[in-house]
Amino acid sequence: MTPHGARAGEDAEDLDVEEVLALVKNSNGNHLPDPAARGETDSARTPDRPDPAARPGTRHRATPWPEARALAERAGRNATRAARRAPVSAPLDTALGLTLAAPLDALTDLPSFDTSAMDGWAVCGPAPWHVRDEGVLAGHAAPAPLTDGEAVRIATGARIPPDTSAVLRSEHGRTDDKGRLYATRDVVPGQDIRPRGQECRTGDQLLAVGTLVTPAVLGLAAAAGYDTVTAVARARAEVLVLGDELLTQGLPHDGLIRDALGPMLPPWLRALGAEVTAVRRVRDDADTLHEAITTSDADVILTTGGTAAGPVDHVHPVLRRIGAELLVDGVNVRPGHPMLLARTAETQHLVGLPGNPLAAVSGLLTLAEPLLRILAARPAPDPYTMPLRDAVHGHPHDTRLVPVVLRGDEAVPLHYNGPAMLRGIAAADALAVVPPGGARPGQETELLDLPWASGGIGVCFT
Ligand SMILES: Nc1nc2c(c(=O)[nH]1)N[C@H]1C(S)=C(S)[C@@H](COP(=O)(O)OP(=O)(O)OC[C@H]3O[C@@H](n4cnc5c(N)ncnc54)[C@H](O)[C@@H]3O)O[C@H]1N2
Ligand code: MOO
Repeated sequence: MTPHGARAGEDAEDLDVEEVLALVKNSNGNHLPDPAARGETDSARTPDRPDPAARPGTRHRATPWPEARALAERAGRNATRAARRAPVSAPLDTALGLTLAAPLDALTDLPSFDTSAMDGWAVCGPAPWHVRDEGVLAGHAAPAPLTDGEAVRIATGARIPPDTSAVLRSEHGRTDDKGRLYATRDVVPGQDIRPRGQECRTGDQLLAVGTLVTPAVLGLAAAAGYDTVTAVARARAEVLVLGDELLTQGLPHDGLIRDALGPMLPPWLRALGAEVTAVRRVRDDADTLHEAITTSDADVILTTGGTAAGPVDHVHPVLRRIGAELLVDGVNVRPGHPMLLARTAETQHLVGLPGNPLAAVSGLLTLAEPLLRILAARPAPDPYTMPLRDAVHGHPHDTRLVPVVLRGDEAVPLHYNGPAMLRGIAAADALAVVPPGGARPGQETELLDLPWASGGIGVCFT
């Protein structure tokens, strides 16, 4: 039993992040093999045993795409274990997208009092009824008991007076010229009364640990008496945008281009469950990058650009300088093959996204998504496939990620899918995972949902 689990009282069932993870489905099973479960391979070393080929001056081998994702998950599990982050008590207006770290137990009966389900009259005994002068409204003082033959006007949500036999809907009653009330249809005892505790009793478990906080969960939590929920803390992510050629406003000119990643990454990272602590622009200078990385207190640093071997590609040299452990150094995926994942400190990771914008998206979904999903204790989405409408050329050895739109039962590959282009992905519903060698028309192909297209938490760009 953990220290959290051993606590007495109302916190007794709070779990730390690792325990929450154990309760959610955090792997795609065979689809994303855990290298630890299969034994290491040259191309997928574990974080505990770095790939010796990744040392300075030696050649490295890129990691197959599914294994890169599994390594990123594994990095998330190791960081979670090492950090032992305590659950947070999150006010409801900040909790959207978090994962519950304690069960949501009802703090009250719901409804918490017998309440009218309809506008009409609370009646006692058989008709006709004498109607009281003063009605009962929702949120008002406790009404006096009814006596036999008495009725009182009542609003939906108002407290039922003691000794009420039923509520008669306003459309089912009529009054005669003496003011007596009659029913125009049978009155069944208890009708249109919501009895106290109909939905739950105090202490009933409404939602289990591991539940994603959706808008509906926020509503239920509020109804059940919560001001805050106990949840897994958001991972803190910092974005370092590298590149002297980048403009933050206006038209491209004189060889300068607009920074497409600074605006794109923060909301996407939030949709993946992270808190974005800063977006910093870092000039193409190794010392500046070194300073930015070594002074960051984020759980996950994301760099953009500088992953290749050009004259100002400083990411590898700086990682070597700080003694970071390269867990993934290149992935057999197009676009984005220079992406990398490094452990910069026991509980801190760096995801190096290539600078080409669609390559950066590829790195985001290949490395950042699994890492952040584990840190957020979110379950892995169920893998799914659809047939491709058109053939897609494959890379001879690498997986390709190709933007598609979903039309009926088919995925339609989009053009403008080059590594430097966002035109395809901006119109896309998903990315198709095209295996080495390509895919023919009608071939069932795995799809990765994009946060704005899936029905789940993805819609929550909190
Ligand atoms: N000799 C080789 N050169 C390159 C290789 C290679 O294998 N051998 N790989 C290419 C591939 S593939 C990619 S992807 C890129 C990766 O490059 P970097 O991660 O080093 O990125 P940069 O060189 O800094 O930039 C590449 C490209 O992207 C533009 N960029 C960068 N940041 C942004 C941004 N925030 N918004 C918009 N565009 C951005 C940058 O201007 C460059 O055009 O390397 C290839 N080269
Ligand atoms: O891998 Mo690069 O991303 O092809 O452009």
